[in-house]
Amino acid sequence: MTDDGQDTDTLLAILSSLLPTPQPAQHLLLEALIKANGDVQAAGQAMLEQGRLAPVSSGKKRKRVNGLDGWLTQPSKPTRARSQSPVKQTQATNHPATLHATKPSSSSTISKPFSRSTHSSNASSSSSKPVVNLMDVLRPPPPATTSVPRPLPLTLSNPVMVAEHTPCTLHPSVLPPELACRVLYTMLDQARDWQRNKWWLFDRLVESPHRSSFYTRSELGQNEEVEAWRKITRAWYNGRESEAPTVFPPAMEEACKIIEKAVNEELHKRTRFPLEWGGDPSEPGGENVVWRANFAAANCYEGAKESVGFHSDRLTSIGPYPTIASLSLGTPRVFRLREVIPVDEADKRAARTYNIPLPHNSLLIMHASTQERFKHAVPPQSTLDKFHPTFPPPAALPGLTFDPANCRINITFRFFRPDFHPDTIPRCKCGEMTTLRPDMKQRQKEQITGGLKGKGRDGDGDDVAKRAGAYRYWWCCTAGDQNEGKGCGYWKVMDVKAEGRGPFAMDV
Ligand SMILES: O=C(O)CCC(=O)C(=O)O
Ligand SMILES: [Fe+2]
Repeated sequence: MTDDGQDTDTLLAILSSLLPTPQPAQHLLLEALIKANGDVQAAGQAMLEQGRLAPVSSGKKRKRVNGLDGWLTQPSKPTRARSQSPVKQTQATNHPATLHATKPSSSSTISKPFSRSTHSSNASSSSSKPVVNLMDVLRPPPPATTSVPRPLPLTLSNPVMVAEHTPCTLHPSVLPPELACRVLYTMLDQARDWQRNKWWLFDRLVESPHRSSFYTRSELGQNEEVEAWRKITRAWYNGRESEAPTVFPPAMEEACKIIEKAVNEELHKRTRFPLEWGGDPSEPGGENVVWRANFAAANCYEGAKESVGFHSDRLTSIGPYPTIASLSLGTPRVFRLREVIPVDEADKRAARTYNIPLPHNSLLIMHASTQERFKHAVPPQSTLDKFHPTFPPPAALPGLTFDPANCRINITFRFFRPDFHPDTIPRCKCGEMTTLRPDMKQRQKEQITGGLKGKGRDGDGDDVAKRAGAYRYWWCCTAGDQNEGKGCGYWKVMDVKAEGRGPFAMDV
């Protein structure tokens, strides 16, 4: 079983671990990686040669780390099923992700054409390369060589523990039971049209080991609005052309109202971070509403092996310090969180892995700073608890494609900020919308606070202010995700004042 799902950030982390301190900024690492076509060692060598790094201080040995080959499996020899558990075997015949590891692009799922992208060469149109399941391409990282021992993983089995150790809150049984089942059935029915995201990881075309889709809260009005949402979903699918998102089905709308209430109640118990949205997103007449869901990403995980690797959610449309409300329905799965330790603390403490079991009808609110400080994942499991719904499927939904007994539906409700409208997002030299990312590895000197009111503590009992130092954010080119790994390397620091963003929760 893979403990660590990987993404570009992981490759950056490998490069970073090859280099001496003080470390170059993230964008320089990214730029070097792109120039070196993803060869971590070549990128590191180039950086040393260009003198972008301070010389290694005398007597300080650089860590030896496996090259890229040690991390990626060979294309011709995809990783074999990691487990021969009964679940894996029964899935093998109908699990496209498994088939893709060995079959060329004529296999069933990828024969579904995507529509055109602006790139002449992209994931949708170009390659004869096979699409491989991300989890089959990446190996778990070698054991940490740091002198700081990694604490044992901790299971956070109740809301008190979740609030004590993370910037999240857990709300069991959030919806009336009948509504929870109705939303589950509605989404399982719709999931037949959901897709697996595909993108280039350097020279490999990989696909997400689960299906997803997007929803907007209200009917899309004018053409401009449809176009804006289309841009957003296109960015979400790594530049792949896609339909504008679907409007929330009625059951989802009903659930969303309850979830919004739960989120706002929780937000009133917390102090806000300065860069949080400071406008009033409420409907006219709504009182005490600081957060509103106007968009949702939905995921379907079939069986025990479908998963999502470690990542933090892109901030492009939701802005810094977002609140994301994540509803789980169906089969329980473990949600995993791990803090990204800033480079200047790496010799003092190691990140702990937190496992949060998410049962049917539970809401996990990822509060402000979760995306900046932590990465999250839903790892593959070797076993699965079958889900027994307490209500039967509505008569209107005969013949569900996915079996409620072994599927998990996840809906993340989000607030897309007006001040991060797609038309305001910087474009890179490829002509694509850039992606907003926090510089997770390097917190700034100035200290800002936020978190649970009155407690002043958060995340393993440390002081909030100490942990939540201000971040710098980058607008980065991610066009390479759809362009055989070749982006333009564009980046710039987000400057909220110059870009006219806000209003914010506090003066910045
Ligand atoms: O399924 C989950 O709980 C997490 C989904 C997720 O991380 C995402 O959609 O970004
Ligand atoms: Fe996520």
